[in-house]
Amino acid sequence: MSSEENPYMIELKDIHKKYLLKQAISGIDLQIKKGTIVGLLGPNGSGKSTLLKMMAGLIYPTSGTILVGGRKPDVHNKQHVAYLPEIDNLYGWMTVRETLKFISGFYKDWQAERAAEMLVKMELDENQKVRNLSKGMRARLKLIAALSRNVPLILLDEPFSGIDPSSRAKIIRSIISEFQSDEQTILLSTHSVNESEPMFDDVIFLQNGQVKIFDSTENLRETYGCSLENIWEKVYG
Ligand SMILES: Nc1ncnc2c1ncn2[C@@H]1O[C@H](COP(=O)(O)OP(=O)(O)OP(=O)(O)O)[C@@H](O)[C@H]1O
Repeated sequence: MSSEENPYMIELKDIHKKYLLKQAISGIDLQIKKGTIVGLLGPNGSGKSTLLKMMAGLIYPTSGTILVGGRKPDVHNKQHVAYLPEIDNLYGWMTVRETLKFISGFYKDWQAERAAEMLVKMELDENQKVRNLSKGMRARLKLIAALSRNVPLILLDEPFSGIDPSSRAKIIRSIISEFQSDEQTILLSTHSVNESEPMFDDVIFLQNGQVKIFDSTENLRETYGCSLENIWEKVYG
């Protein structure tokens, strides 16, 4: 990395977001380093999805500045950012193969080989119709769609929801082993704190639209002398 290169993939300055009457984000300052996997943790309604959507350029802050890769996110953001939404946006009438082919058509950076490898790892049958997949299988398909892109930033909103704990651990191991820290940054929200812990370089604890803690997993373990899950209980319990 040259000394002049910006070390941050994401920079938030005094971000506020209000939906009609609901203040979802109340003054967040954050700098997320390139080449890290960062966990976005917090109880329901703490603002995780809102923050990820703003970074993906899908919604805009009410005030404050967001820079993603040094640029303000906008509608063109999806060419540089892979975003896995919390909602299920897959078409039931397509097969798994057709779904990935359809999605690949939108992106020049699609890595077909990687998608094929992940299909095997995640034990998905290409010929199955999406409408016949279980919730966990659909979640796997969404993950393959996001992780098959060759982009500097991957945003994953609750990627493991519906996936059983042992498969979750397997998927997390494969994310860690395939992570290209010299090229990518991953930010993911999850309630599966326990299984996800080995993956995180840094962790953000959100509460009521504010950052309660932002630190490296290593520092947190040292400071609190316990796992992230126990820290979670201390912070939110
Ligand atoms: N489109 C919307 N209109 C109005 N309020 C909204 C909207 N989206 C989110 N909110 C509110 O903003 C707050 C933050 O919501 P957000 O979805 O970002 O939380 P979250 O941490 O992702 O929650 P969860 O863990 O349940 O997914 C909540 O109080 C929610 O009700």
